[in-house]
Amino acid sequence: MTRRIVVCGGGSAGGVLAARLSEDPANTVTLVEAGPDYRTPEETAPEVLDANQFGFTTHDWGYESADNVAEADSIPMFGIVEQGVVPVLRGKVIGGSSSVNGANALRPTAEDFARWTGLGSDRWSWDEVLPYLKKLEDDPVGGELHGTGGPVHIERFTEGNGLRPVMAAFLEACAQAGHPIHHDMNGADRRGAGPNPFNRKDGIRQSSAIAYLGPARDRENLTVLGGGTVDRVEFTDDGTARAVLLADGTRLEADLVILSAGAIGSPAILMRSGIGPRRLLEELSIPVIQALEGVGRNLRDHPMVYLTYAVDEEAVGELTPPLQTVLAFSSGGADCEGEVDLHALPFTMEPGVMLVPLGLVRPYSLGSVEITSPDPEADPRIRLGLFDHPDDIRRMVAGIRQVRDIMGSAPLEKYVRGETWPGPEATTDADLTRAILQGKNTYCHAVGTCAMGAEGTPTGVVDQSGKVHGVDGLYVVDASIMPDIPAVPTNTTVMMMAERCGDGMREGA
Ligand SMILES: Cc1cc2nc3c(=O)[nH]c(=O)nc-3n(C[C@H](O)[C@H](O)[C@H](O)COP(=O)(O)OP(=O)(O)OC[C@H]3O[C@@H](n4cnc5c(N)ncnc54)[C@H](O)[C@@H]3O)c2cc1C
Repeated sequence: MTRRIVVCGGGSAGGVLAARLSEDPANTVTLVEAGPDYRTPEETAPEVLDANQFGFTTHDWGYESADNVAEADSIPMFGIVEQGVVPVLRGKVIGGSSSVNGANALRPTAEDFARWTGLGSDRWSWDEVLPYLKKLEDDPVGGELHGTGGPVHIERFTEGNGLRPVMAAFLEACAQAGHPIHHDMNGADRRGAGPNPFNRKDGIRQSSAIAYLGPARDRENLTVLGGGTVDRVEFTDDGTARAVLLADGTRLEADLVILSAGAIGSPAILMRSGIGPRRLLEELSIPVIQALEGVGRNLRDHPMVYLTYAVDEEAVGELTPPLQTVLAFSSGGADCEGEVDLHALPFTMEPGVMLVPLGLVRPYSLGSVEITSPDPEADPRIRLGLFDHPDDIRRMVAGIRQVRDIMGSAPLEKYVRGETWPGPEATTDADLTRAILQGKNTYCHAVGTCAMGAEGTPTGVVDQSGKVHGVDGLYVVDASIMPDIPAVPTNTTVMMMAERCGDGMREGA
Protein backbone atom coordinates (compact mmCIF):
# COMPACT_ATOMS: atom_id res chain seq x y z
CA MET A 1 0.00 0.00 0.00
CA THR A 2 1.32 3.44 -0.79
CA ARG A 3 1.59 6.06 1.90
CA ARG A 4 0.17 9.45 0.87
CA ILE A 5 2.40 12.21 2.20
CA VAL A 6 1.55 15.91 1.84
CA VAL A 7 4.39 18.34 2.52
CA CYS A 8 3.10 21.89 3.09
CA GLY A 9 5.67 24.48 1.97
CA GLY A 10 8.44 23.86 -0.57
CA GLY A 11 11.27 25.77 1.13
CA SER A 12 14.63 24.73 2.58
CA ALA A 13 13.07 21.91 4.60
CA GLY A 14 10.11 21.05 2.34
CA GLY A 15 12.30 20.65 -0.74
CA VAL A 16 14.68 18.30 1.08
CA LEU A 17 11.82 16.23 2.55
CA ALA A 18 9.89 15.89 -0.71
CA ALA A 19 13.03 14.76 -2.52
CA ARG A 20 14.16 12.31 0.17
CA LEU A 21 10.71 10.82 0.90
CA SER A 22 9.99 10.28 -2.81
CA GLU A 23 13.13 8.14 -3.08
CA ASP A 24 10.90 5.40 -1.63
CA PRO A 25 8.41 4.20 -4.27
CA ALA A 26 6.05 3.14 -1.46
CA ASN A 27 5.37 6.85 -0.79
CA THR A 28 3.41 9.24 -2.99
CA VAL A 29 4.52 12.74 -2.14
CA THR A 30 2.64 15.97 -2.89
CA LEU A 31 4.57 19.16 -2.19
CA VAL A 32 2.35 22.24 -1.92
CA GLU A 33 4.05 25.62 -2.35
CA ALA A 34 2.28 28.99 -2.22
CA GLY A 35 4.81 30.68 -4.51
CA PRO A 36 5.58 29.86 -8.13
CA ASP A 37 7.17 26.53 -9.03
CA TYR A 38 10.13 26.91 -11.37
CA ARG A 39 10.79 23.43 -12.70
CA THR A 40 14.18 24.04 -14.30
CA PRO A 41 17.04 26.55 -13.99
CA GLU A 42 16.04 27.91 -17.42
CA GLU A 43 12.52 28.70 -16.15
CA THR A 44 13.78 30.24 -12.90
CA ALA A 45 13.66 34.02 -12.41
CA PRO A 46 17.26 35.36 -12.76
CA GLU A 47 17.33 36.95 -9.29
CA VAL A 48 16.33 33.59 -7.77
CA LEU A 49 18.93 31.67 -9.76
CA ASP A 50 21.88 34.07 -9.50
CA ALA A 51 23.73 33.67 -6.21
CA ASN A 52 25.00 37.27 -6.47
CA GLN A 53 21.47 38.67 -6.38
CA PHE A 54 18.64 38.44 -3.83
CA GLY A 55 15.39 36.79 -4.87
CA PHE A 56 13.50 38.48 -2.03
CA THR A 57 13.20 41.63 -4.13
CA THR A 58 10.52 39.87 -6.21
CA HIS A 59 9.56 36.67 -4.35
CA ASP A 60 8.65 37.67 -0.82
CA TRP A 61 5.62 37.34 1.46
CA GLY A 62 5.70 41.05 2.29
CA TYR A 63 5.50 40.61 6.06
CA GLU A 64 6.53 43.30 8.48
CA SER A 65 7.40 43.22 12.16
CA ALA A 66 5.82 45.19 14.96
CA ASP A 67 9.43 46.30 15.66
CA ASN A 68 9.00 49.12 13.14
CA VAL A 69 11.20 52.18 13.60
CA ALA A 70 10.71 55.88 12.99
CA GLU A 71 11.30 57.03 9.42
CA ALA A 72 14.73 58.63 8.90
CA ASP A 73 16.61 59.23 5.66
CA SER A 74 19.93 58.43 7.33
CA ILE A 75 19.03 54.80 8.04
CA PRO A 76 20.68 52.17 5.80
CA MET A 77 17.95 50.83 3.52
CA PHE A 78 19.30 47.41 2.50
CA GLY A 79 16.45 44.90 2.64
CA ILE A 80 14.03 47.66 3.65
CA VAL A 81 11.04 47.84 1.37
CA GLU A 82 9.43 50.83 3.05
CA GLN A 83 10.94 53.57 5.24
CA GLY A 84 10.39 52.82 8.92
CA VAL A 85 9.22 49.25 8.37
CA VAL A 86 11.31 46.34 9.66
CA PRO A 87 10.58 43.64 7.10
CA VAL A 88 10.28 39.96 7.90
CA LEU A 89 11.61 38.70 4.58
CA ARG A 90 10.46 35.16 3.65
CA GLY A 91 10.85 33.56 0.23
CA LYS A 92 7.58 32.87 -1.57
CA VAL A 93 8.77 30.60 -4.34
CA ILE A 94 9.79 26.98 -4.79
CA GLY A 95 12.90 26.56 -2.61
CA GLY A 96 11.43 29.11 -0.16
CA SER A 97 13.96 31.30 1.60
CA SER A 98 16.79 29.09 0.27
CA SER A 99 15.89 30.52 -3.17
CA VAL A 100 16.12 34.15 -2.10
CA ASN A 101 18.84 34.19 0.54
CA GLY A 102 22.53 35.11 0.71
CA ALA A 103 23.66 31.50 0.11
CA ASN A 104 25.94 31.76 3.12
CA ALA A 105 26.52 28.14 4.17
CA LEU A 106 28.01 28.49 7.63
CA ARG A 107 27.22 25.32 9.56
CA PRO A 108 25.99 25.17 13.15
CA THR A 109 28.54 24.27 15.81
CA ALA A 110 28.87 21.69 18.58
CA GLU A 111 28.08 24.49 21.08
CA ASP A 112 24.77 25.16 19.33
CA PHE A 113 23.69 21.56 19.84
CA ALA A 114 24.96 21.51 23.41
CA ARG A 115 22.34 24.21 24.02
CA TRP A 116 19.66 22.09 22.35
CA THR A 117 20.48 19.00 24.41
CA GLY A 118 20.60 21.24 27.48
CA LEU A 119 17.03 22.26 26.72
CA GLY A 120 15.96 18.60 26.66
CA SER A 121 16.41 17.70 22.97
CA ASP A 122 18.93 15.01 23.89
CA ARG A 123 18.71 13.27 20.52
CA TRP A 124 20.13 16.36 18.79
CA SER A 125 23.70 16.14 20.03
CA TRP A 126 26.62 17.12 17.80
CA ASP A 127 27.55 13.45 17.28
CA GLU A 128 24.04 12.73 16.02
CA VAL A 129 23.74 15.71 13.67
CA LEU A 130 27.25 15.67 12.16
CA PRO A 131 26.54 12.71 9.81
CA TYR A 132 23.59 14.67 8.36
CA LEU A 133 25.61 17.88 7.99
CA LYS A 134 28.13 15.79 6.05
CA LYS A 135 25.45 13.99 4.03
CA LEU A 136 23.94 17.16 2.60
CA GLU A 137 27.14 18.82 1.44
CA ASP A 138 29.65 18.52 -1.33
CA ASP A 139 32.54 20.47 0.16
CA PRO A 140 35.83 20.19 -1.70
CA VAL A 141 37.67 21.21 1.47
CA GLY A 142 37.30 17.56 2.59
CA GLY A 143 38.55 16.12 5.88
CA GLU A 144 36.73 14.25 8.60
CA LEU A 145 34.33 17.09 9.40
CA HIS A 146 33.10 17.40 5.81
CA GLY A 147 31.09 15.50 3.26
CA THR A 148 31.72 15.26 -0.46
CA GLY A 149 29.21 14.13 -3.06
CA GLY A 150 26.10 15.45 -1.24
CA PRO A 151 23.44 17.54 -3.03
CA VAL A 152 24.62 20.97 -1.82
CA HIS A 153 27.87 22.13 -3.42
CA ILE A 154 30.01 24.49 -1.32
CA GLU A 155 32.39 27.14 -2.66
CA ARG A 156 34.75 29.67 -1.09
CA PHE A 157 36.44 32.70 -2.58
CA THR A 158 40.10 32.51 -1.68
CA GLU A 159 43.34 34.20 -2.68
CA GLY A 160 43.85 33.20 -6.33
CA ASN A 161 40.26 31.95 -6.53
CA GLY A 162 38.15 35.06 -6.97
CA LEU A 163 38.73 36.76 -3.58
CA ARG A 164 38.43 40.49 -4.29
CA PRO A 165 41.30 42.72 -3.08
CA VAL A 166 38.99 44.72 -0.78
CA MET A 167 37.80 41.51 0.89
CA ALA A 168 41.40 40.28 1.22
CA ALA A 169 42.19 43.63 2.87
CA PHE A 170 39.31 43.09 5.30
CA LEU A 171 40.81 39.73 6.31
CA GLU A 172 44.21 41.36 6.75
CA ALA A 173 42.62 44.05 8.93
CA CYS A 174 40.94 41.34 11.03
CA ALA A 175 44.28 39.55 11.44
CA GLN A 176 45.97 42.79 12.54
CA ALA A 177 43.20 43.25 15.12
CA GLY A 178 44.18 39.85 16.56
CA HIS A 179 41.54 37.60 15.03
CA PRO A 180 42.71 34.19 13.81
CA ILE A 181 42.27 33.61 10.06
CA HIS A 182 40.74 30.31 8.97
CA HIS A 183 40.56 28.89 5.49
CA ASP A 184 37.54 26.83 6.60
CA MET A 185 34.97 28.77 8.62
CA ASN A 186 33.07 25.46 8.99
CA GLY A 187 36.11 23.78 10.55
CA ALA A 188 36.84 22.86 14.15
CA ASP A 189 37.76 26.40 15.21
CA ARG A 190 35.08 28.90 14.28
CA ARG A 191 36.19 32.03 16.05
CA GLY A 192 37.97 34.36 13.64
CA ALA A 193 37.78 35.52 10.06
CA GLY A 194 37.90 33.83 6.70
CA PRO A 195 36.18 33.25 3.41
CA ASN A 196 32.48 32.54 3.73
CA PRO A 197 31.44 29.06 2.63
CA PHE A 198 28.62 29.47 0.09
CA ASN A 199 26.06 27.02 -1.26
CA ARG A 200 26.61 28.03 -4.85
CA LYS A 201 27.93 26.38 -8.00
CA ASP A 202 28.90 28.17 -11.22
CA GLY A 203 27.22 31.30 -9.84
CA ILE A 204 23.93 29.48 -9.18
CA ARG A 205 22.40 29.50 -5.68
CA GLN A 206 22.07 25.88 -4.55
CA SER A 207 18.58 26.17 -3.09
CA SER A 208 16.58 23.11 -2.08
CA ALA A 209 14.74 23.57 -5.42
CA ILE A 210 17.94 23.28 -7.45
CA ALA A 211 19.96 20.88 -5.30
CA TYR A 212 17.24 18.49 -4.11
CA LEU A 213 14.03 18.83 -6.14
CA GLY A 214 15.80 19.27 -9.49
CA PRO A 215 17.14 15.69 -9.64
CA ALA A 216 13.85 14.27 -8.21
CA ARG A 217 11.44 15.96 -10.66
CA ASP A 218 11.00 12.98 -12.97
CA ARG A 219 9.76 10.62 -10.25
CA GLU A 220 6.19 9.51 -10.83
CA ASN A 221 5.46 9.51 -7.11
CA LEU A 222 6.34 13.21 -6.66
CA THR A 223 3.92 16.04 -7.49
CA VAL A 224 4.80 19.68 -6.92
CA LEU A 225 1.80 22.01 -6.70
CA GLY A 226 3.05 25.57 -7.19
CA GLY A 227 0.74 28.48 -6.38
CA GLY A 228 -1.17 26.46 -3.75
CA THR A 229 -1.74 28.13 -0.38
CA VAL A 230 -2.36 25.74 2.51
CA ASP A 231 -5.25 26.85 4.65
CA ARG A 232 -5.37 24.15 7.33
CA VAL A 233 -5.15 20.50 8.28
CA GLU A 234 -8.29 18.42 8.77
CA PHE A 235 -8.47 15.76 11.48
CA THR A 236 -10.54 12.65 12.18
CA ASP A 237 -12.61 12.64 15.39
CA ASP A 238 -9.79 10.84 17.19
CA GLY A 239 -7.29 13.60 16.31
CA THR A 240 -5.46 12.03 13.36
CA ALA A 241 -4.51 14.29 10.45
CA ARG A 242 -6.32 13.05 7.35
CA ALA A 243 -6.28 15.86 4.77
CA VAL A 244 -4.83 19.24 3.87
CA LEU A 245 -7.22 21.98 2.75
CA LEU A 246 -5.97 24.63 0.36
CA ALA A 247 -7.25 28.22 0.23
CA ASP A 248 -8.87 27.55 -3.16
CA GLY A 249 -10.95 24.73 -1.66
CA THR A 250 -8.79 21.81 -2.89
CA ARG A 251 -8.68 18.91 -0.42
CA LEU A 252 -5.64 16.61 -0.43
CA GLU A 253 -6.11 13.35 1.49
CA ALA A 254 -3.07 12.23 3.41
CA ASP A 255 -1.72 9.46 5.63
CA LEU A 256 1.04 11.76 6.81
CA VAL A 257 1.07 15.58 6.82
CA ILE A 258 4.31 17.52 7.22
CA LEU A 259 4.26 21.29 7.74
CA SER A 260 7.40 22.92 6.31
CA ALA A 261 6.01 26.41 5.82
CA GLY A 262 8.77 28.04 7.89
CA ALA A 263 8.93 29.98 11.15
CA ILE A 264 6.00 32.22 10.17
CA GLY A 265 3.94 29.88 7.96
CA SER A 266 3.97 26.70 10.06
CA PRO A 267 2.63 28.17 13.33
CA ALA A 268 0.00 30.02 11.26
CA ILE A 269 -1.20 26.77 9.64
CA LEU A 270 -1.23 25.03 13.04
CA MET A 271 -3.33 27.83 14.55
CA ARG A 272 -5.79 27.83 11.64
CA SER A 273 -6.05 24.03 12.12
CA GLY A 274 -7.07 24.44 15.77
CA ILE A 275 -3.68 23.79 17.37
CA GLY A 276 -2.30 26.68 19.38
CA PRO A 277 -2.90 28.94 22.37
CA ARG A 278 -6.48 28.26 23.56
CA ARG A 279 -7.33 31.93 24.22
CA LEU A 280 -6.31 33.03 20.73
CA LEU A 281 -8.18 30.19 19.00
CA GLU A 282 -11.32 30.95 21.00
CA GLU A 283 -11.06 34.68 20.21
CA LEU A 284 -10.93 33.81 16.50
CA SER A 285 -13.74 31.20 16.83
CA ILE A 286 -11.46 28.40 15.63
CA PRO A 287 -12.50 25.02 17.12
CA VAL A 288 -9.70 23.78 19.40
CA ILE A 289 -8.25 20.42 18.28
CA GLN A 290 -5.28 20.62 20.66
CA ALA A 291 -4.40 23.52 22.96
CA LEU A 292 -0.63 24.12 22.72
CA GLU A 293 0.47 27.40 24.25
CA GLY A 294 3.91 27.24 22.63
CA VAL A 295 2.67 27.65 19.05
CA GLY A 296 3.96 31.03 17.84
CA ARG A 297 5.99 31.70 21.01
CA ASN A 298 9.78 31.42 21.37
CA LEU A 299 10.54 33.32 18.14
CA ARG A 300 14.28 33.88 18.01
CA ASP A 301 16.04 35.90 15.36
CA HIS A 302 19.48 37.44 14.87
CA PRO A 303 19.25 41.25 15.19
CA MET A 304 21.40 43.16 12.73
CA VAL A 305 22.52 46.70 12.01
CA TYR A 306 24.17 47.89 8.80
CA LEU A 307 27.27 49.96 9.52
CA THR A 308 27.82 52.01 6.38
CA TYR A 309 31.04 53.38 4.87
CA ALA A 310 31.85 55.69 2.01
CA VAL A 311 34.52 53.91 -0.03
CA ASP A 312 36.77 54.75 -2.97
CA GLU A 313 34.89 53.47 -5.98
CA GLU A 314 37.95 52.86 -8.10
CA ALA A 315 39.93 51.13 -5.40
CA VAL A 316 37.02 48.81 -4.62
CA GLY A 317 36.46 48.00 -8.30
CA GLU A 318 34.10 45.10 -9.03
CA LEU A 319 31.08 45.01 -6.71
CA THR A 320 30.32 41.33 -7.11
CA PRO A 321 30.25 38.89 -5.51
CA PRO A 322 29.03 41.39 -2.93
CA LEU A 323 29.78 39.19 0.06
CA GLN A 324 32.87 37.01 0.38
CA THR A 325 34.25 37.08 3.91
CA VAL A 326 33.04 36.90 7.49
CA LEU A 327 34.41 37.79 10.90
CA ALA A 328 32.93 35.70 13.75
CA PHE A 329 33.91 37.26 17.06
CA SER A 330 33.02 37.86 20.67
CA SER A 331 31.58 41.03 22.13
CA GLY A 332 33.43 40.17 25.35
CA GLY A 333 32.05 40.91 28.79
CA ALA A 334 31.19 38.68 31.69
CA ASP A 335 28.53 36.57 29.97
CA CYS A 336 30.18 35.69 26.74
CA GLU A 337 33.95 35.90 27.06
CA GLY A 338 35.37 33.79 24.26
CA GLU A 339 32.01 32.89 22.77
CA VAL A 340 31.18 33.92 19.21
CA ASP A 341 28.15 36.18 19.47
CA LEU A 342 28.73 38.57 16.56
CA HIS A 343 29.24 38.34 12.81
CA ALA A 344 30.52 41.14 10.57
CA LEU A 345 30.24 40.66 6.81
CA PRO A 346 31.50 43.43 4.48
CA PHE A 347 29.18 43.85 1.56
CA THR A 348 29.23 45.87 -1.68
CA MET A 349 26.08 46.40 -3.75
CA GLU A 350 26.31 50.07 -4.69
CA PRO A 351 29.26 52.03 -6.12
CA GLY A 352 31.05 54.10 -3.47
CA VAL A 353 29.32 52.38 -0.55
CA MET A 354 30.30 49.48 1.65
CA LEU A 355 27.87 48.03 4.16
CA VAL A 356 29.17 46.04 7.07
CA PRO A 357 26.17 44.15 8.38
CA LEU A 358 26.76 43.33 12.04
CA GLY A 359 24.61 40.49 13.32
CA LEU A 360 24.12 39.40 16.93
CA VAL A 361 24.12 35.63 16.67
CA ARG A 362 23.49 34.76 20.36
CA PRO A 363 20.47 36.97 21.05
CA TYR A 364 18.51 36.84 24.28
CA SER A 365 15.46 38.74 22.98
CA LEU A 366 12.32 36.80 22.14
CA GLY A 367 9.48 37.47 19.72
CA SER A 368 6.22 35.89 18.67
CA VAL A 369 3.82 35.24 15.81
CA GLU A 370 0.02 35.05 15.95
CA ILE A 371 -2.62 34.80 13.29
CA THR A 372 -5.09 37.68 13.19
CA SER A 373 -7.88 35.83 11.37
CA PRO A 374 -8.78 32.29 10.23
CA ASP A 375 -8.38 33.60 6.66
CA PRO A 376 -5.23 32.01 5.12
CA GLU A 377 -4.59 35.16 3.08
CA ALA A 378 -4.49 37.46 6.15
CA ASP A 379 -1.04 38.53 7.39
CA PRO A 380 -0.07 37.28 10.85
CA ARG A 381 1.01 39.64 13.63
CA ILE A 382 4.80 39.24 13.93
CA ARG A 383 6.94 40.68 16.69
CA LEU A 384 10.63 39.94 16.19
CA GLY A 385 11.46 41.52 19.54
CA LEU A 386 14.80 42.79 18.22
CA PHE A 387 16.97 44.26 21.01
CA ASP A 388 14.21 43.91 23.60
CA HIS A 389 16.81 42.43 25.95
CA PRO A 390 19.20 45.14 27.24
CA ASP A 391 22.20 42.83 27.01
CA ASP A 392 21.59 42.46 23.26
CA ILE A 393 22.10 46.22 22.92
CA ARG A 394 25.20 46.18 25.14
CA ARG A 395 26.82 43.50 23.01
CA MET A 396 25.91 45.25 19.74
CA VAL A 397 27.49 48.49 21.03
CA ALA A 398 30.67 46.54 21.85
CA GLY A 399 30.56 44.97 18.37
CA ILE A 400 30.22 48.34 16.62
CA ARG A 401 33.31 49.60 18.41
CA GLN A 402 35.34 46.55 17.34
CA VAL A 403 34.22 46.82 13.70
CA ARG A 404 35.02 50.53 13.68
CA ASP A 405 38.59 49.75 14.75
CA ILE A 406 38.95 47.23 11.93
CA MET A 407 37.41 49.49 9.28
CA GLY A 408 39.68 52.34 10.35
CA SER A 409 42.87 50.27 10.29
CA ALA A 410 45.80 50.45 7.85
CA PRO A 411 44.94 47.50 5.54
CA LEU A 412 41.63 49.18 4.61
CA GLU A 413 42.99 52.74 4.37
CA LYS A 414 43.12 52.62 0.58
CA TYR A 415 39.40 51.80 0.39
CA VAL A 416 37.55 53.43 3.26
CA ARG A 417 36.79 57.17 3.18
CA GLY A 418 34.67 57.33 6.31
CA GLU A 419 31.73 56.00 8.26
CA THR A 420 28.36 57.36 7.16
CA TRP A 421 26.16 55.36 9.57
CA PRO A 422 25.99 55.60 12.56
CA GLY A 423 28.57 58.27 11.68
CA PRO A 424 31.59 59.70 13.51
CA GLU A 425 29.47 61.93 15.75
CA ALA A 426 27.95 58.83 17.43
CA THR A 427 30.60 58.09 20.04
CA THR A 428 29.06 57.41 23.45
CA ASP A 429 27.19 54.27 24.48
CA ALA A 430 24.02 56.36 24.55
CA ASP A 431 24.61 57.61 20.97
CA LEU A 432 25.23 54.08 19.73
CA THR A 433 22.22 52.67 21.59
CA ARG A 434 20.03 55.31 19.97
CA ALA A 435 21.46 54.49 16.54
CA ILE A 436 20.91 50.74 17.06
CA LEU A 437 17.30 51.24 18.04
CA GLN A 438 16.69 53.56 15.07
CA GLY A 439 18.45 51.35 12.54
CA LYS A 440 17.58 47.90 13.84
CA ASN A 441 17.04 45.24 11.26
CA THR A 442 17.34 41.48 11.04
CA TYR A 443 19.78 38.90 9.64
CA CYS A 444 16.50 37.18 8.48
CA HIS A 445 16.94 34.03 10.55
CA ALA A 446 13.68 33.66 12.51
CA VAL A 447 13.28 30.24 14.16
CA GLY A 448 11.66 28.54 17.13
CA THR A 449 7.91 29.19 16.79
CA CYS A 450 6.88 25.49 16.95
CA ALA A 451 9.76 24.43 19.15
CA MET A 452 10.88 20.95 20.07
CA GLY A 453 10.20 20.35 23.72
CA ALA A 454 8.40 18.03 26.08
CA GLU A 455 4.60 18.00 26.05
CA GLY A 456 3.21 20.32 28.70
CA THR A 457 6.23 22.64 28.75
CA PRO A 458 5.57 26.33 27.93
CA THR A 459 7.23 26.23 24.49
CA GLY A 460 7.08 22.52 23.54
CA VAL A 461 5.06 21.99 20.33
CA VAL A 462 6.74 18.98 18.70
CA ASP A 463 8.73 16.02 19.96
CA GLN A 464 12.30 15.32 18.86
CA SER A 465 11.14 13.75 15.58
CA GLY A 466 8.96 16.76 14.68
CA LYS A 467 5.66 15.06 15.61
CA VAL A 468 3.09 17.54 16.92
CA HIS A 469 2.05 16.82 20.54
CA GLY A 470 -1.44 15.55 21.16
CA VAL A 471 -2.41 14.58 17.59
CA ASP A 472 -1.37 11.83 15.18
CA GLY A 473 -0.09 11.91 11.61
CA LEU A 474 1.09 15.52 11.79
CA TYR A 475 4.71 16.71 11.84
CA VAL A 476 6.44 20.07 11.62
CA VAL A 477 9.92 20.09 10.13
CA ASP A 478 11.56 23.46 9.36
CA ALA A 479 13.22 26.38 11.13
CA SER A 480 10.27 26.70 13.48
CA ILE A 481 11.13 23.54 15.45
CA MET A 482 14.57 24.71 16.60
CA PRO A 483 14.48 25.03 20.38
CA ASP A 484 17.21 27.70 20.26
CA ILE A 485 18.79 29.65 17.44
CA PRO A 486 22.22 28.49 16.27
CA ALA A 487 24.95 31.14 16.19
CA VAL A 488 25.11 30.99 12.39
CA PRO A 489 22.81 31.72 9.43
CA THR A 490 20.11 29.09 9.59
CA ASN A 491 19.67 27.52 6.14
CA THR A 492 22.18 24.66 6.48
CA THR A 493 20.82 23.80 9.92
CA VAL A 494 17.28 23.60 8.47
CA MET A 495 18.39 21.36 5.61
CA MET A 496 20.23 19.09 8.04
CA MET A 497 17.11 18.84 10.22
CA ALA A 498 15.01 17.92 7.17
CA GLU A 499 17.52 15.24 6.17
CA ARG A 500 17.44 13.82 9.67
CA CYS A 501 13.68 14.01 10.31
CA GLY A 502 13.03 12.62 6.81
CA ASP A 503 15.24 9.65 7.63
CA GLY A 504 13.13 9.03 10.74
CA MET A 505 9.95 9.02 8.62
CA ARG A 506 11.06 6.19 6.36
CA GLU A 507 8.54 3.36 6.61
CA GLY A 508 9.62 1.12 9.46
CA ALA A 509 12.39 3.51 10.63
C1 LIG B 1 16.52 37.43 2.70
C2 LIG B 1 17.05 36.24 3.43
C3 LIG B 1 18.42 36.02 3.48
C4 LIG B 1 18.92 34.92 4.18
N1 LIG B 1 20.25 34.62 4.08
C5 LIG B 1 20.70 33.45 4.55
C6 LIG B 1 22.00 32.99 4.26
O1 LIG B 1 22.75 33.62 3.51
N2 LIG B 1 22.40 31.81 4.80
C7 LIG B 1 21.59 31.08 5.61
O2 LIG B 1 22.04 30.03 6.10
N3 LIG B 1 20.34 31.47 5.89
C8 LIG B 1 19.86 32.60 5.33
N4 LIG B 1 18.57 32.95 5.53
C9 LIG B 1 17.73 32.11 6.39
C10 LIG B 1 17.34 30.80 5.74
O3 LIG B 1 17.17 30.96 4.35
C11 LIG B 1 16.07 30.27 6.42
O4 LIG B 1 16.32 30.04 7.79
C12 LIG B 1 15.60 28.95 5.83
O5 LIG B 1 15.48 29.04 4.43
C13 LIG B 1 14.27 28.58 6.44
O6 LIG B 1 13.84 27.36 5.92
P1 LIG B 1 12.36 26.87 6.16
O7 LIG B 1 12.21 25.59 5.42
O8 LIG B 1 12.08 26.89 7.62
O9 LIG B 1 11.43 28.01 5.55
P2 LIG B 1 11.37 28.58 4.07
O10 LIG B 1 12.59 28.20 3.30
O11 LIG B 1 11.04 30.02 4.19
O12 LIG B 1 10.20 27.78 3.41
C14 LIG B 1 8.84 27.92 3.73
C15 LIG B 1 8.07 27.70 2.45
O13 LIG B 1 6.71 27.51 2.75
C16 LIG B 1 5.93 28.28 1.88
N5 LIG B 1 4.68 28.57 2.58
C17 LIG B 1 4.50 29.33 3.69
N6 LIG B 1 3.20 29.32 4.04
C18 LIG B 1 2.55 28.53 3.15
C19 LIG B 1 1.21 28.14 2.98
N7 LIG B 1 0.24 28.55 3.82
N8 LIG B 1 0.90 27.34 1.95
C20 LIG B 1 1.86 26.89 1.09
N9 LIG B 1 3.15 27.25 1.19
C21 LIG B 1 3.49 28.05 2.22
C22 LIG B 1 6.77 29.50 1.58
O14 LIG B 1 6.37 30.14 0.40
C23 LIG B 1 8.16 28.89 1.50
O15 LIG B 1 8.47 28.43 0.21
C24 LIG B 1 18.03 34.05 4.86
C25 LIG B 1 16.66 34.28 4.82
C26 LIG B 1 16.16 35.35 4.10
C27 LIG B 1 14.68 35.55 4.03
